Amino acid sequence: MATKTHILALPFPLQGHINPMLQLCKTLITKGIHVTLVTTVSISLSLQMQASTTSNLIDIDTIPDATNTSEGDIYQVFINNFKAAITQGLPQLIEKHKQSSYPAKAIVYDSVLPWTLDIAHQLGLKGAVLFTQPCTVCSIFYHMQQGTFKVTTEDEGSDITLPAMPLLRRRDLPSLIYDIGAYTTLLDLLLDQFSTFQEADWRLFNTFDKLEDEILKWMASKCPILTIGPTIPPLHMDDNEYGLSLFKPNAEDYMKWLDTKENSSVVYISFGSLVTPGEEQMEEIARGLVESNCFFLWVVRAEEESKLPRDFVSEKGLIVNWCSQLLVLAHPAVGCFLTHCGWNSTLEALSLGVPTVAMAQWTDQTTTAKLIADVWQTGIRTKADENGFVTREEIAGSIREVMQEERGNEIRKNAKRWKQLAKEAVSEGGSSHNNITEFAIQLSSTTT
Ligand SMILES: O=c1ccn([C@@H]2O[C@H](COP(=O)(O)OP(=O)(O)O[C@H]3O[C@H](CO)[C@@H](O)[C@H](O)[C@H]3O)[C@@H](O)[C@H]2O)c(=O)[nH]1
Repeated sequence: MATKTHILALPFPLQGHINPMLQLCKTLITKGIHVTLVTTVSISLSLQMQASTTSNLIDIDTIPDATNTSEGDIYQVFINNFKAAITQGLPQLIEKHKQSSYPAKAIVYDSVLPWTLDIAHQLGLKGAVLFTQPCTVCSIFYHMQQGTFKVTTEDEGSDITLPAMPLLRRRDLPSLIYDIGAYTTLLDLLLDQFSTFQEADWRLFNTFDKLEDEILKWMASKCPILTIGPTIPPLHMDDNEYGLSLFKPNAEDYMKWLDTKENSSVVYISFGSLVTPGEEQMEEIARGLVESNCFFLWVVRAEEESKLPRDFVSEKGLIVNWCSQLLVLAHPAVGCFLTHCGWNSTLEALSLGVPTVAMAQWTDQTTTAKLIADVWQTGIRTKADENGFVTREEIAGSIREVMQEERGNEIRKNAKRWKQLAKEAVSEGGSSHNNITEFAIQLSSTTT
């Protein structure tokens, strides 16, 4: 019997990075590739297995955590400790697999871990880098890393023209760029994505050709790339979740609650796995939801609960700590998604045809909000003050506009169109489908 091609997968250990990596792995498995997901012991202990099939399909191998010696802000400590663990442990893990009956031929690694490529190459493995943010955002960082674009404190208010992109204002850039000096660790992390870009054996983007047509062509003119998105588990399958979560979902009562609601009558609110709006902003969201007079299902993670207004109750709302977002977005009762515009949430809404109210918080989300509102026109973007604060009136008005008013009809039509295009991209013969097939063929023919 022929031995299956074996590859390693190394996600950055945040939910928004684990999900696209997992889904890509699951698709590769359907094409005959064997995948081992690599992470640290501490991260593996916090992973909740959602679907039995995932744990059967994907092996997980762990690397010991590094001794916590790093100094700096919380991001720096987290990033440096993860890097220390992986750089120490990955060579041993690769060697261990080399001694097995099917050594790994390649590693797929998150773009924010570019140093993985050197380790892989030194040990005779090929490396595929996976970008988990929009290509539009990546190319802005690419320009900065190459020195072909920079932002100064003087250009507030001026138009920004970059090749193959819509006209941008300063606040449409990723916030790490326009908030000069605020998050240098994270900005460096994202610029560094391109430090080994040219040397990677494959460059994978979680997007699809029609979604970011021009900028993808521009990026491909720099280096060959493969679009492989949207990396969304197909909802018609039993295994309709990503499979591994850093958070424990609430019992599925929320699905029963949704069942009691009329079609398109509920607003779903989630700000992803990282962002925690401040206490005042949480109050505006809470009051805005009540003022909109719509039913709402709101994900408030356990660590955010204390920021809810004291004694906040609404007979029209249900609050959960975590849910299966895909199942919620696919439920006919959901009429709109108030989102922080994380790239996975955005792709999920787009793939399920759910209109959005885009309330970007930071990083890539500000640029994604611009694309949602002005390019794909699948939602509207909330207006914020210069500190990013959004009032309850703005939140309520934006929800009403998407849920009820004439503008909502146009948005719903666009959302349906993009749902169809996303489906086509990952279906037999679609651009992302073809690219993943091609990637799997190339992996199989790789010699180590
Ligand atoms: O109750 C919930 C809430 C969220 N999710 C899932 O969690 C993921 C969240 O990902 P994303 O929407 O991308 O948000 P973040 O977790 O904030 O992701 C980080 O990583 C992304 C990819 O790099 C970036 O685009 C974001 O800005 C960054 O914050 C999605 O797949 C959701 O389906 C759930 O399953 N249940």
